[in-house]
Amino acid sequence: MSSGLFISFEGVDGAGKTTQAQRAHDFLQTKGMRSLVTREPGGTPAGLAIRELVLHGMAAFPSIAVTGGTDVVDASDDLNARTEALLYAADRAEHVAQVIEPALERGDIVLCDRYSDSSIAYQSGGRKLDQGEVSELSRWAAQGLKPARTYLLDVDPLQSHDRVNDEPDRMEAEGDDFQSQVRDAFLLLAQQEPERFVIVDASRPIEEVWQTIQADLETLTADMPVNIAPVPDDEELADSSVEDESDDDLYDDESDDESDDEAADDGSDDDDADEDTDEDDADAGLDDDMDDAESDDILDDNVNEEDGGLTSESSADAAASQLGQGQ
Ligand SMILES: Nc1ncnc2c1ncn2[C@@H]1O[C@H](COP(=O)(O)OP(=O)(O)O)[C@@H](O)[C@H]1O
Ligand SMILES: Cc1cn([C@H]2C[C@H](O)[C@@H](COP(=O)(O)OP(=O)(O)O)O2)c(=O)[nH]c1=O
Repeated sequence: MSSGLFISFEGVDGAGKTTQAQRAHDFLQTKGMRSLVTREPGGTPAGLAIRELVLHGMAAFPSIAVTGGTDVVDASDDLNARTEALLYAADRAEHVAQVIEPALERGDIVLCDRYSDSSIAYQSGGRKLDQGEVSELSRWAAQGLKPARTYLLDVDPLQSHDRVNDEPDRMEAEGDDFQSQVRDAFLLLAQQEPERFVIVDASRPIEEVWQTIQADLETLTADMPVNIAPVPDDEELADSSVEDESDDDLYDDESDDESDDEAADDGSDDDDADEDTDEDDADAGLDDDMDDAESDDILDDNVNEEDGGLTSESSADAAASQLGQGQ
């Protein structure tokens, strides 16, 4: 039986899932608890390839000649809804087996940006596939693994849409009705499993949303072991730099040497940065799968790639080069 804790973040696009998952990760680090931020689709090398396909369709693979039987299938034809559901399920199967389960086995706290509830909300709520079938497909892919806690960041999609300036992907390009059906489906799921879900009003500012999540996370992780050296949070760093300054002031009174100030500040900053990196690498012990830094890189890479546009020929190449990096 695994000793970790599995937490997911759900909600419509732009609700703030990525922002809050990262906040949770930073918070847990300050408590000395090892956590891993990951996401669906795209939490594994194979998942990145699937992500390209589900978010951009065949436009992601312009070099592939598309033929079907005697008829040529137009590459601009959209994916069938069942194909889409299977692709998200395949991404999840790989993600659970390669990343989530091993991390939970190690006793880590897994912070997952989207999981099974997204399949039900989008493929059933949005695409109108049978909810029982989508749910069973996801359960099978995930070998029954469910989060212990799901934060549903609930916000009107019209509001969250304004937060995202990127070129819309396949899913984001669906109309307002689709997005509001997805939101309703999430809310229904949350009502059905109140012990797992915490519904968070995500229309509020980032800090307020985080306060709600933090309060719950404190309780949820109260019995989790401290397994890394606590990383100082921003406040502690600010406090220590105030102490540094006052020390420096005293020092200045005696020597009035500005270069000492700079040397002291630079030294402490570098030390902190080095400590963080070393701890992540050594303590997380995720090198065999995907460590935090790699996971963040993948997130960053994808965001950047999406910034570059959906139909550019570089899309599949970029994915291929990411796969190379991920292995
Ligand atoms: N509560 C919030 N209020 C205003 N802007 C937010 C809020 N949460 C996130 N954002 C901003 O909205 C954008 C999308 O946030 P992100 O966390 O990536 O959402 P998601 O992962 O749900 O798509 C980012 O620019 C982020 O800084
Ligand atoms: C995990 C999952 C995601 N999706 C959709 C939701 C998103 O529109 C898209 C993932 O895009 P992504 O950019 O990761 O989402 P966000 O902008 O919210 O961070 O895939 C599904 O339709 N089904 C699923 O099972």
